[in-house]
Amino acid sequence: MSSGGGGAAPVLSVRDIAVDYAGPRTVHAVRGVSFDLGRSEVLGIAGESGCGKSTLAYAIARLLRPPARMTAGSVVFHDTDGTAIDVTALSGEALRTFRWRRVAMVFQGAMNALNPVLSVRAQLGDVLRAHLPDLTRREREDRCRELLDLVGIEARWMSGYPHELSGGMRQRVMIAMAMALRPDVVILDEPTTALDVVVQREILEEIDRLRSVFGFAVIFITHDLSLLLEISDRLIIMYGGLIVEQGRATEIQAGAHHPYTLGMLGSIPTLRGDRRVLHGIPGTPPDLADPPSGCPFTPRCRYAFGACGAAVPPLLDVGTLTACAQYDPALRPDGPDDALGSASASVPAGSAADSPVEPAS
Ligand SMILES: Nc1ncnc2c1ncn2[C@@H]1O[C@H](COP(=O)(O)OP(=O)(O)OP(=O)(O)O)[C@@H](O)[C@H]1O
Repeated sequence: MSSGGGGAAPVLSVRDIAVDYAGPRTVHAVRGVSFDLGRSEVLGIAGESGCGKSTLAYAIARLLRPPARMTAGSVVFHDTDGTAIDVTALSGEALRTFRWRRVAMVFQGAMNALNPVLSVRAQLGDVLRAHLPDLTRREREDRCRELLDLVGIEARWMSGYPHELSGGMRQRVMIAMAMALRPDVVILDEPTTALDVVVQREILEEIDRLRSVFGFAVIFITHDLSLLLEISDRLIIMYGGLIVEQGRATEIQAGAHHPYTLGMLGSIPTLRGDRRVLHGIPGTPPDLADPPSGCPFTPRCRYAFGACGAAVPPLLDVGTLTACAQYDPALRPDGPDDALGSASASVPAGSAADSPVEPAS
C-alpha cells in the first residue's frame, strides 16, 4: 500500500485542498487534493501543463495571490517535537517564518527572479537579515559564503550580479536562498526545465546531496514523468485538478493502473530495449472553468464506460492508489477491462505493450 508519507512520519499533511481562480469564468484549478509528505522523502508531482500542480504548490506554501483563492482544505505542518501547526491559519510574522524556515519554494523560472541590480551577496544577505536579525555582518558574510559553497558556487561570485552568472548558477543561487534557513520542506516547481540536460542533472544531484546532508523533504513538480521516476520516492499523478494516481515510484514504474498514468508512461522514449511506437495522449486536458462531471480523463480514455462520467472516482488501493472506476469492484465485479489489466501489468516505463489510449491519428 502506498498512501501517505511513504511510511515515514509526515512533515506535512495536506487535506482536501481546493483552489479557484475567480473571474468571469472561475477556474477550478485544484479540486480536492490530499496527501502526506514524509520527513526527508522526495515526492514527485507530475501531470500535463494546466492540471493544477503549481497552484497546489502555492497553496501549500501559502503563496496564493488573488484572483486565486483556497476555497477548502487544510495544510498541517508537523514539527519534530510533535507540535502540529495549522498552516492555513497562519498570518503575519508566523506566516513569514513558516515560509522560509519550514517550507521554502524555488519557483518555476526562478533563475530569472533574482533582482538584476543587486549582487549575490546582497540578495542572500537580505534573506538572512530579515529572518536572523541577530547575526553580525561578519556572521552574515560567513553564512552567505557557506550557502554558496553548499551549492557549488565559488565565494568570489558573491560580488557578482545575476547577468554575470549562467542560468545554472542563477538557479543554484536560488536554491542556496531556499536553503538559507534550513527548511524542513523544499518545494521545487520545474526548477530545471530552462536548463540544458547536463546542467539539469548536476543540479538535481546537488539537491539530492543537500537532502542527504540536511534531511529536508522535497516536493518536486514537473511534467517530466521519466525524471520523477528516477528521483522520487513517491509519485502523485495529477489530472484536471485531481490526483488520479499515487504510489511509490517503483510501484508506478512496474505497474501503474490509471489509464492516464499508463498513457504518460507510454509516451516516454527509451534508450534501451526494443524499439517501439511511442503513443502521445490524444485530445486536450479539460477546461477547468467547466470541468466534465465524473473522472476528468473520461473524454480521452479508451476504457471509459457509463459510470466514468457519473462521479469523480475515489482513490482505491489497487497496489497504487488509483482513481479509476474500472477498478471499483462495485462497478466492475469481474475486474477491469482485460486490455487495461494487461496494460497495467506490463508497462514499465520505456517498454509499453498496448497503449492505453487511442493512437493519435
Ligand atoms: N492567474 C490565473 N488566473 C486564472 N487562471 C489561472 C491562473 N493561473 C493558473 N490558472 C489556471 O489554473 C489551472 C492550473 O494551472 P497551474 O499553473 O496550476 O497548472 P500546472 O499543472 O502547474 O501547469 P504548468 O506545468 O503549465 O505550470 C490552469 O487551467 C490555468 O490556466
